[in-house]
Parts: sequence; structure tokens; C-alpha cells
Amino acid sequence: MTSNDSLARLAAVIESRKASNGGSADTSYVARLLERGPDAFLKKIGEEACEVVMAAKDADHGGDPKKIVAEMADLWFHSMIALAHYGLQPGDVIDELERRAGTSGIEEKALRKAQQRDSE
Ligand SMILES: N=c1c2ncn([C@@H]3O[C@H](COP(=O)(O)OP(=O)(O)OP(=O)(O)O)[C@@H](O)[C@H]3O)c2ncn1[C@@H]1O[C@H](COP(=O)(O)O)[C@@H](O)[C@H]1O
Repeated sequence: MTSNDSLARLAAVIESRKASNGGSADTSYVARLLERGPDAFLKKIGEEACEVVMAAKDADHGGDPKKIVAEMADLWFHSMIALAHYGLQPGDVIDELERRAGTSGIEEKALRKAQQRDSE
């Protein structure tokens, strides 16, 4: 199974929880978060991002880098709940990364700054 398939499968589960309209909030963590709304899952995204940073800093000081994987999985998972809430798909993010492929971040930033200057 490719990573795209895994993301698509998880997105489909999240969509099915969304379709239950909070009906399975007693048994489903996803349904519960969707029912609680953006404040709940956006807070989790912030927390999980901090946990990724902490795991990476631990790894810098001799900790196990695999902890970064676990924290990053939590971050991706909660981010996917946000995507579903806003009617988006992981494929939209992958398409955006594809669109950026081959464009250096430095080149892109210089172009953006030039466009900003032109519009001022
Ligand atoms: N990938 C995940 C996944 N990753 C993390 N989590 C849950 O995310 C929660 C938050 O993680 P934390 O480390 O912050 O734990 P916590 O302290 O219990 O969290 P809070 O009390 O702060 O909410 C935990 O309860 C994890 O179990 C996930 N819950 C579900 N999934 C996927 O979503 C599917 C549907 O899940 P349900 O909707 O629960 O059936 C599952 O089959 C999985 O594929």
C-alpha cells in the first residue's frame, strides 16, 4: 500500500465519521472531535506540533528519533480532521506539494517579495 493510499483510507474513515454528524461521538474519537468543532481540533494541532518539536529536541540530545514519528503521526492525523472539517482532502495538499516541486523556496520567496513590491 502506498502512503497516498493510507492517507486516502484514513480520510475516508474521517469522512464517514463526519457523515454520522456526531452520532458516534461516544465511541469514536474522530466523531467527538468533529462534534466539538474547530476550537477542539485546532488546539490539538497546536499541541501536537509542540510535541513534534519536543521529540526532535530530545533526539538532538540523544533521545530516540522514532518518537518524532509517533508525534508527527498525531500531528498529521489531527491535521486531517481539520482538512475534512473544511471540505478538503489530503490529495489537495499533495497536489500543492506537486505544484511546488522543482521551485526552490529561495526563488519562490524572491518572486513573492518582488510581487509585493510591485503591488505597493
Ligand atoms: N490515527 C488515529 C489516531 N492517532 C491518534 N489518535 C488519538 O488521538 C488522541 C489524542 O492524542 P493525545 O496523545 O493527545 O492523547 P490524550 O491525552 O488522550 O488526548 P486529549 O485527552 O488531550 O484529547 C488519542 O486518544 C489517540 O488515540 C487517533 N485516533 C484515531 N486514529 C485513526 O482514526 C480512525 C477512526 O478513529 P475513531 O473515530 O476513534 O474510531 C482509527 O481507526 C485510526 O485509523
